[in-house]
Amino acid sequence: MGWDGQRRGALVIEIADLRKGYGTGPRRVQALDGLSLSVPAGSLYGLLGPNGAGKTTTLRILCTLLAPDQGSVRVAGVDPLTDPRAVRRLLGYVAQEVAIDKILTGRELLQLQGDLYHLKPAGRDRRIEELVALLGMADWIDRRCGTYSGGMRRRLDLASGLLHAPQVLVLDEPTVGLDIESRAAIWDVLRRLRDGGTTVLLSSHYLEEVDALADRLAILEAGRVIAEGTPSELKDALGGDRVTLRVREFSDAEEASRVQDLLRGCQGVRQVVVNRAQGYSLNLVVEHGGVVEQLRRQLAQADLPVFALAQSRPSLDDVYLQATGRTLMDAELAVAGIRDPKAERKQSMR
Ligand SMILES: Nc1ncnc2c1ncn2[C@@H]1O[C@H](COP(=O)(O)OP(=O)(O)OP(=O)(O)O)[C@@H](O)[C@H]1O
Repeated sequence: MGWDGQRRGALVIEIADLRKGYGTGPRRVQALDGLSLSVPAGSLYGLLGPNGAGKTTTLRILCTLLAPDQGSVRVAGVDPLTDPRAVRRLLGYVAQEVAIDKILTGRELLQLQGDLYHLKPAGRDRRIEELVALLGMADWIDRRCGTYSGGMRRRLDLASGLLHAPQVLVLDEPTVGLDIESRAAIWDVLRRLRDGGTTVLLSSHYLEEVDALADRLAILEAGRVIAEGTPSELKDALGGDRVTLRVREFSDAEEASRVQDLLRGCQGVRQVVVNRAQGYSLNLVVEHGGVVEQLRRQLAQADLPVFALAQSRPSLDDVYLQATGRTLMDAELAVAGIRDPKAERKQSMR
């Protein structure tokens, strides 16, 4: 079991043209609408998208918990539809909400879980010890689960998903609702697993989480992948860093227009816009770092001061905005009122 030489970089998850709808008639929802995705072995891969984009549905299909209407899925070459047992051996799943027994201790729960995986008691207990160390659970693993904080429960969920040393770990929103410290602890564990060769696939609607963690990511919108690549590739595709320039604290239209003309003449500078509402500051896009130095020199030659110059890389939110025409936050707000979580829970239990 475990990492058995799947070549790093080979595709360990391959999803092609996946379709899945829920319900019938006018209430039918097309959760996945031709979703395709490839995850390289040994990578930390993020699925980013607002609530309702289809992340959970994709992960549940991958983990053999749900059948698609159409499309193909392979996990290390194995089809979850025809050989679910083999896929479950290859893969560990940490769901969004896990019901944890409150009376048992964390260790007892893991032992039970190990028995479900048919691990032999000695190997099982050794593996639990490894996970207790990896996830920093030594101080509380022998306490009853009912006393655990959200962060502790998430770490226990992670340990459950890792008990059988899967090649691929799939996590649905692993840090939702956690404080910054617990979130950082989980990020650290996920990075260490990836460094040890495990492929980690996680869904998130936190931009910063995917930006900080993922080697590659796919942005999902309405059941499709609308952008895919490394965080840098996706940002670079937007064409350069954003710069805000103020020559004075309060400039005027005439001076701003002079600066605008000068900037337009600089190589590597694009999209120069005067922002009247912000004291006639100028917003522009620069192609690479050296352009800013060149720009400073030209301003000095033209006897123009620099009161403030801020440079920032485009964020994943800019990527999302470019692809969809709205921010991720606006997309979340748009679906917040539409969904009926109670009805969904009922249906997913069928
Ligand atoms: N069991 C269900 N019954 C009916 N509709 C569902 C069910 N599960 C999901 N949906 C709908 O399918 C779409 C995709 O949902 P999904 O849960 O896959 O998205 P998500 O990106 O994971 O969002 P979240 O993080 O909120 O779960 C949504 O419109 C949702 O309302």
